[in-house]
Amino acid sequence: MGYGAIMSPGVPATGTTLSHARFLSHHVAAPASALPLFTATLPKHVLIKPSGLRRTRGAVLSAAAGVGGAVLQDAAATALVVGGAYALVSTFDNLTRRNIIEQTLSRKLVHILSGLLFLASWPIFSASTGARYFASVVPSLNCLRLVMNGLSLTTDEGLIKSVSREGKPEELLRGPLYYVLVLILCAIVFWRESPVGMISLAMMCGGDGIADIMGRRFGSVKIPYNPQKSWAGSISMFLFGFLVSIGMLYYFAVLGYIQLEWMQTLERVALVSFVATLIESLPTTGIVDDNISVPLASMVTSLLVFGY
Ligand SMILES: C/C(=C\COP(=O)(O)O)CCC[C@H](C)CCC[C@H](C)CCCC(C)C
Ligand SMILES: Nc1ccn([C@@H]2O[C@H](COP(=O)(O)OP(=O)(O)O)[C@@H](O)[C@H]2O)c(=O)n1
Repeated sequence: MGYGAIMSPGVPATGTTLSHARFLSHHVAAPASALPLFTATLPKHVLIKPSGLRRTRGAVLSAAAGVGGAVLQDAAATALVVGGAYALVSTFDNLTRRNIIEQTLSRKLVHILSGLLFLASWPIFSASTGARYFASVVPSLNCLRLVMNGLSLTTDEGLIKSVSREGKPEELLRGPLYYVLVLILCAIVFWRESPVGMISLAMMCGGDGIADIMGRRFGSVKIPYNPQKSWAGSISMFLFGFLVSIGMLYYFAVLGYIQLEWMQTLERVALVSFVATLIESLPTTGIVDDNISVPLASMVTSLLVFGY
């Protein structure tokens, strides 16, 4: 289905919508001057009587205006969120440079806020089927930024300081890069119709992010099978990941994108949060980054319990 299919949020495409969209995707935007040529190419059985031609012309022109409006809305939303991403990173870079917050905390706050604010921005994109691709441009541009700086092809000191542990450019090619790749995956594959992407980002950004912050500060009692992780960090991840997931699901449900039976949803999200927390607590010995294992575990568990 081309960009021309205008889908209302929260309203699954109907047969009429699809057939209308399919007609438009084959015939849309024939400029008025081309209409006589346009009708000459139509098979006889669908040739439109003059009276019907005016109706169809109106439908085609209004649909083209709709498609154009959706593209403009998505382009504007993309520009706004790209600007927000730059502003977020540079804000925390300034706070770190002025020693208002320490670098480790700054990085974790960027970790928590980037993905959750990106997720929260999804409703400003249009209802068209192409909107998710516009939204994915934001993490894609940041992916390029991370690769260019990680390979030292460019040097954005603010970015490197804000998202690396030790200020080494090559660090950008691991955790941060996996992080934005997960954002792209969730935007394109799950988007606003499925709870899976929402929960996975809530666990990767909110859950895993808070585990580090709480674990470093209050993590004196270590987990028996992994002395690098603590009960404080894991319990914080479970609770905060659960709460942020429910919050995000409620946000998208109130806006009409998803409909959930909430008692069942609470149980399901608790299970997803438990599995993701358990996976995060395992000794990974640096082989598998948390920004891969946590969202992956969340996606698989969410798909199993929600089914879509
Ligand atoms: C610090 C980050 C990942 C490191 O993870 P870890 O090693 O601590 O586990 C996050 C990297 C963020 C990235 C550079 C910027 C992503 C921006 C996002 C796509 C869009 C945000 C838009 C919003 C409106 C601020
Ligand atoms: N479940 C957890 C997770 C992290 N942490 C603490 O947070 C630090 C960083 O955790 P991490 O290596 O998972 O950090 P990232 O890979 O998420 O950046 C750990 O070295 C622990 O001090 C914890 O105590 N318990």
